[in-house]
Amino acid sequence: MSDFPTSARVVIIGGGVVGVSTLYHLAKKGWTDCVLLEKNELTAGSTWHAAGNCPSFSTSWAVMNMQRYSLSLYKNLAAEVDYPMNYHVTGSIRLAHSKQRMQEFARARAMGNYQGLNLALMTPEEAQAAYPFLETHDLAGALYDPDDGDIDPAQLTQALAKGARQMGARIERFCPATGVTQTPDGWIVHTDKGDIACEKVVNAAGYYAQRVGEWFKPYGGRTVPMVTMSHQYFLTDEIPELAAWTAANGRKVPLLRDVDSSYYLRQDKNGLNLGPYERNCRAHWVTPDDPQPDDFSFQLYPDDLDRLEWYIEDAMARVPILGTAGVGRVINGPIPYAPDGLPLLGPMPGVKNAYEACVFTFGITQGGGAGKVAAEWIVDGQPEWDMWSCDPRRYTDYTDQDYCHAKAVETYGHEYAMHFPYHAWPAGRDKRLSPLHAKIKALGGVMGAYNGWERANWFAGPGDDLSEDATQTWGRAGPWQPRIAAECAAVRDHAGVIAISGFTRLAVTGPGARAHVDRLTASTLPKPGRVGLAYFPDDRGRILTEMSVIPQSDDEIWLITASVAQWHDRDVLLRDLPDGVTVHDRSDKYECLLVTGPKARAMLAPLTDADLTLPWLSFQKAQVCGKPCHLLRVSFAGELGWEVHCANEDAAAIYEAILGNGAVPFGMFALNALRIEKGYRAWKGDLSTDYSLLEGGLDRFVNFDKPDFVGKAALLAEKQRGVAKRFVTLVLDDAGAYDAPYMATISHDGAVVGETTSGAFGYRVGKSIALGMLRADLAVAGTKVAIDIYGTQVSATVQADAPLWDPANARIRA
Ligand SMILES: NCCCC(=O)O
Repeated sequence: MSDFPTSARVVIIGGGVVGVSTLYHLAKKGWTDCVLLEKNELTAGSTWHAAGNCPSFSTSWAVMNMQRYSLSLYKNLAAEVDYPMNYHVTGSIRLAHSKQRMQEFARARAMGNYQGLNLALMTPEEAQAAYPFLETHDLAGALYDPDDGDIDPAQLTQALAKGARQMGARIERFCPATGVTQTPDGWIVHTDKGDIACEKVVNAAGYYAQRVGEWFKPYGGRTVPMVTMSHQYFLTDEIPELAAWTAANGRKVPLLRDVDSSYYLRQDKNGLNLGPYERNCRAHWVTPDDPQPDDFSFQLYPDDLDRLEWYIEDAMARVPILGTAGVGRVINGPIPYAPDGLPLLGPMPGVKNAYEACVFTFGITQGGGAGKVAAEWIVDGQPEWDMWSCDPRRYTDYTDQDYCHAKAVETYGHEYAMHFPYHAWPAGRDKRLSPLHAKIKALGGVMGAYNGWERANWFAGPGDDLSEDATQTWGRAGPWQPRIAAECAAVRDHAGVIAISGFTRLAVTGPGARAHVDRLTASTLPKPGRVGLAYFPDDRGRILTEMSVIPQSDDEIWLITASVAQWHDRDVLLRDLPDGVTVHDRSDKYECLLVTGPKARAMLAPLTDADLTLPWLSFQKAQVCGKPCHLLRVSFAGELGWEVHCANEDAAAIYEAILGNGAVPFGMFALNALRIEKGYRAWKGDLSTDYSLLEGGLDRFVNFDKPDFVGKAALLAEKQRGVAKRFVTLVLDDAGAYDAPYMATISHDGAVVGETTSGAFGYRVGKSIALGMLRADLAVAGTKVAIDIYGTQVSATVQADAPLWDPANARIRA
């Protein structure tokens, strides 16, 4: 009798390192009744040919967390499961050619040190002492990561598989999944060996994730946003000098990354392994003449070293011994890329009880942490850390194949690029254009993409340098700065108008709609005719999201939320949805114009029959320019203002009329500067699941008198014991040239006591402001702290618990 499993709690499709790590971590959490299906042998996709590097470095807090966890897991895994592995912790040196790169390193060092990693900055001389074959004359410095190294990817996967099996989980090799069927209880996963009924299913199919994803389309799924890139590295023959050094020192040289030239160079036995991320890179399987084979197990693409010529020469100049050896083996293998190069890890968009753990470009160093995160999503419904940067729902339905291809090529070619705060990457643009797009561009709009929607970041004037070079700075420099200052001044003294295209608009309808939303939020829902800001906790009381709520009746609740939160917040509202209640997404049908500033009333009055004396947080339906609109008296800019929501087709006439009445167009950069002065939080910076509502200073939005809401018990318990951290507004004592970035560490008496969650210059108050989280006992007005801003300790002062701008809300109520 066959012992092929017919049921399991979870079926994982794909036996690369991430799928196997997910199985291992599920078993660790006690979910041992799980099955992994692999069409060939474990590792047959991208894992087997991965370079195996293990950096902890990332400029993303969440990704660094994941990688840090992986490395700590790998250190003990061999002993834990009794599976010896080739794992060499050699340390790594990341080279900087510029001051900006050193600033990036300094920020990562601070983040890393905060996470317990021993990242350290190096002078060129220190780098050369650690790596004697290195040419350093043109370097600004380096970053040392002592935990970096290399691991054998196949052995790592087998070790995780052994551990999972030891705990009782099952792996079915040479058993391709062939499809899925949704059932009332979960799923049936089909294979040629039989069907497996399961509660939950995971797409961990690597570069086949898009194919597997198609099976979920009948159940609400979408095309997985990804493209497969070819990544080449080659191994040299033995280098006698390297062999002699290794013998004399009893260790390998550190892994080297020349990130400004875009390659890694690692010692492999007594030769070197050079892996460039070349600009002239190549995607595969994107055109009809290059179809993806049904089975590419353990296969590679033909060598194409010509593409790497520039990088090979550059590396030979940097480490001259490289030029003394012949090329041995070339590995040119498929690596899946999401548009931003980060994985898809979390709930499968639109599909219940299904998850994605796929499209990893750095799967070896992320695999351990990814398995932990995937298992937490599956078992607990939420990961320990906020993982939005990797959440599949960050990509909604604008991500067609052209977009994915263009972005993957851009991202791969800039794998190690610095991500400057005022730079908008050019590939994959113009996916969603508002009816005002041409007009905004004609006015000088310099655009950025928000959930695929093009919005003006700022408005350029004649002679402004719009080249990419101008944006290569972490600082408050560049032509946009005086323009943002002028836009903010116009909003402060007069009135401005901004098109917030692509705002997410959701409606919950049906008998009991209000009660349903009420149970999901900690906040008090307003009455019809009013607008309320509502905060939605998870079960731990942590901040899932914030939405504006506009009840129409007990059976119809409208919600407006951030553009990029579209699919995330839809899921928030779908939780425990009662029979008869439905969630509708109406985002595409409307445009939103925020008209704000002390003259906003005067700008709108001639155009509308609305009652503009209705108070702050009022809602009304009215005509603007003879067109039906919804007017919300709110302003994220912190001035008198109305959001005018109109049908797309009416937006151009209304925008023209508002401009015609003298409103000044302003952009998203100005809006960010304006909101921070009011202490208004931004989603996934200031508002994240790394913090509870009480830590986030949102106490006044938590109504403990409500009989029940998600997270109430956790918040009550936290209230009783007191918060460990507390949200604060900080002002830099000397504004200098740099605003605080996300996750800059905050110190007091030499110890790290918190972190920033956003920073910007507030032009109305003339100060550089940071929002952040501070140890609760220090979160009192007047406390002096130091913020590590790109490597400089900048003195800052904790502000009183009130907005810096218009603390009495007199202007918004005017
Ligand atoms: N497998 C990609 C590794 C890249 C890096 O080590 O930077």
